[in-house]
Amino acid sequence: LSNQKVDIVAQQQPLLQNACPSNSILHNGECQLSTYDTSSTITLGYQSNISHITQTLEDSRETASRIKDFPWNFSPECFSTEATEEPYCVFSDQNFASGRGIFIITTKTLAYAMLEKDAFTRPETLSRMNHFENPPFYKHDFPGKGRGLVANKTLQRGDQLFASTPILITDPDLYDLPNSERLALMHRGIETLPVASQRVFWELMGHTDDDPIDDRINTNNFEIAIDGVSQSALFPEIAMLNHDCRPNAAYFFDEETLTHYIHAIKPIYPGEEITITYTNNEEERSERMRRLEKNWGFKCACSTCTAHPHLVEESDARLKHIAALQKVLDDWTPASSATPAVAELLISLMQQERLEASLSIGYKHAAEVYSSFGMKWEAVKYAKLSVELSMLDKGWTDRDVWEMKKMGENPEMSWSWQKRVGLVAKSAGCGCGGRH
Ligand SMILES: C[S@@+](CC[C@H](N)C(=O)[O-])C[C@H]1O[C@@H](n2cnc3c(N)ncnc32)[C@H](O)[C@@H]1O
Repeated sequence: LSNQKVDIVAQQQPLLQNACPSNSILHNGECQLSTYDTSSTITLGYQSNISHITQTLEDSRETASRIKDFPWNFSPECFSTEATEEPYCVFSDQNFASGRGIFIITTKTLAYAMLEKDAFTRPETLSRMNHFENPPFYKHDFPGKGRGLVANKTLQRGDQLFASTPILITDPDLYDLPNSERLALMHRGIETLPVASQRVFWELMGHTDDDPIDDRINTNNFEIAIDGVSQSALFPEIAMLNHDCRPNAAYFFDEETLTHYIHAIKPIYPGEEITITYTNNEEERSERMRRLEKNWGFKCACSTCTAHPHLVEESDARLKHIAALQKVLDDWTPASSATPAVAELLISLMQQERLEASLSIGYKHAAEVYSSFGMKWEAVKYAKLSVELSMLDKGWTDRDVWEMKKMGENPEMSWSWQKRVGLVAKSAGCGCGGRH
């Protein structure tokens, strides 16, 4: 779907010309931020809560330009405390992703590790990313939800909706710094972004009265992992997607290209809202609702959250059952009661619950349990089903995908092959008698 491109930036311009955010000014038809002055004081109306940055933006650009082969466009501003092993700094590259730009607030060690990724070392790997023209959806205002994205054509499972690079990455450990210093780094980061990226940033929605930059980042960011370290990343176009506990799209982050992918995971018809999940949908309704309200400030009104109490009770019971069955299937001790019938029940419950993305795990359990009873073709069938869905929900470089690909090719070579033969074949409901 590389030619189905999305131009959210273009759609946003008319809006901006009518009303610039209060902390920016209209200049040459564009909203431009006035977040610093020449005496290097941040002037966002929150300045009493924000620490001073040592250099003006222009001085910092000038300093960076004088250092030979310096990978950043501004000399990094840093803060540290006794609690931090290394200072936290803001590193900014305005040329990243063909001029979309990025800033990263983390330690020097982690920032320079990110510089080793293909996204920086082989910019050509980003040629398929950030194409926002002719999207298969349009933006729509939903009462009580704000903006969301609605399909304008039929989408099939596997259709790509976004492949975007972040405009900012922040380290969750930044909270080790005093708030005023953490905010100072984030404000400086926003100032360093190219104007077009600042503009899409200010278009984002917040949900609290807190600092406007902090609020927008917290409302819209995604948790990602780079080299096993958790980070937060912001993909402003993707942030237009609203939550549903039974979403029709899934996402994953590719570490090498620093790209967030969104794909349809079931057919989506014209006029239908495209949704992702913000939370763990295998949790019961009350817990999902609590998390969504706490972290994003809304009362979930999706169909599973607003169903009749009798239906909610049944759904919660299924979710409990799903959790219990996964425990059984994860048990590889000789006492395990895992059988193919248990995996078939797990899959059936996930389908009843419309947990499309979770099914990749259900299929993986099934592939492994069939393999463990030496039932080759059933193992192959479920391994292939798992690969298809996992690639959309976890990404093509994920370990589970790799394992299931191998299983799909040759179950006899997998670690689980015939592991349970003779162990529980006698147990009721095995569904595998006489096959091995
Ligand atoms: C990442 S933004 C999503 C885009 C947002 N609707 C907008 O207009 O920019 C997250 C915010 O959207 C709103 N939101 C997302 N999903 C929602 C839902 N299912 N019900 C109500 N509000 C929702 C909440 O205010 C949440 O804090």
